[in-house]
Amino acid sequence: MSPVSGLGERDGPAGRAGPPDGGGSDDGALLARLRVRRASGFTLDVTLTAASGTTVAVLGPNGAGKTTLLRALAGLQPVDAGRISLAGLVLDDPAEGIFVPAQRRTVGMVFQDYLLFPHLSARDNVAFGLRCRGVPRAAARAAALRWLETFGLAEFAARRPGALSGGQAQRVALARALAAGPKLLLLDEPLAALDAATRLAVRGDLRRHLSGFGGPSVLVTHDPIEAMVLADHVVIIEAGRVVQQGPPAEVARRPRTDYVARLVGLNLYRGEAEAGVVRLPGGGTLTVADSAITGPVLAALRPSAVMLGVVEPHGSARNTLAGQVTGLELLGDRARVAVDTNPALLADVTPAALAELRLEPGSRVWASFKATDIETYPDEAP
Ligand SMILES: Nc1ncnc2c1ncn2[C@@H]1O[C@H](COP(=O)(O)OP(=O)(O)OP(=O)(O)O)[C@@H](O)[C@H]1O
Repeated sequence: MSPVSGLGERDGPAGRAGPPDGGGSDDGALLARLRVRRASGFTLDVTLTAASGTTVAVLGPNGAGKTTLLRALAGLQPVDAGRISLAGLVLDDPAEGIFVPAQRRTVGMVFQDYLLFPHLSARDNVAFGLRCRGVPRAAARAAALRWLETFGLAEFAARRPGALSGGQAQRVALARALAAGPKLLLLDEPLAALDAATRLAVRGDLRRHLSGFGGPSVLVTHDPIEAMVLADHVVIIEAGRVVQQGPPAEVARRPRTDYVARLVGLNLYRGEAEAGVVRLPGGGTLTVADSAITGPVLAALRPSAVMLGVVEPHGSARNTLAGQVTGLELLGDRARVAVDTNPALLADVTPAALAELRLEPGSRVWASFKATDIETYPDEAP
């Protein structure tokens, strides 16, 4: 099943208290089509599905509606319209008068700040979810210890959250969420509070645990790398709507909005294609390799595919543009140069090339790139 699809045709008849959702071969899937209006006037209107054993990453700029989506899935925010079902049970469907409250949703949550109880040990934090589900204290504590062992945290079982590192606390939070046997896992920026080195280690760990978790997971993140590494499917939300979705590699290769292009680090242009030339609204043109594509297109270009020089190039590159450097930024082992060519572009050069060309804001440069380095695809609605 496609992790994100139109749900209308999947909706079945609903009873009153968590009836079967009416179809689908994936018994554990999350199917959500929802509209939530906030008092501020903001409306979230999205369809999202996640198959069992898959992770869907939700990315979007500040205020796009990511947290609102997670809160609706968790049962912390009733939807105004639509339906949420999980593992065949309807959790929220206002038209049918169904709303299963958060504490009855078998949903595990891991938040950025972990929300561990500061006065409880790591073990009692993990046992807490089980106790809430009615598991007797001794059994809950024994199970909690097994979960901590799974996460390599047995030696920290007696420690309170204040005496754990960020990475350890994150693992305890994940163990607590999984120990309660959830049918859905919701993760809200789970690695954001960690320093870069810890994040890398915990990300690997998280990936292992997510793939071991049999149910669907929904991960909200600002970090495209986190999404690319952890998710099977990426959903991008802007202003309360899904603007793009697909496998991570596809989203990275063919961004559909300026936000997504910035996220994945590509130059993105919108124009009209005809006979291998894309005409842009600002008057510029791009020569592309695909001469068959016509009509509204998007054209994506990697900054690393752009060559910069101070004299006009006479090589084989089909696109040659003159302009001035407007900005410089050092990104690890390369420098990202902004140039006000028509169209404007970002080019990546090595620090050595930057020094050799003596580039600085205001420098006049030639930018060149091959037609084959431009990925051209139809500009269609998501
Ligand atoms: N309690 C609330 N009452 C009214 N409006 C709210 C409330 N919470 C959020 N909003 C509004 O809903 C919109 C979406 O907010 P939300 O927190 O879901 O976005 P987000 O994508 O999670 O953003 P961020 O990345 O900044 O966390 C914003 O315009 C926000 O101002």
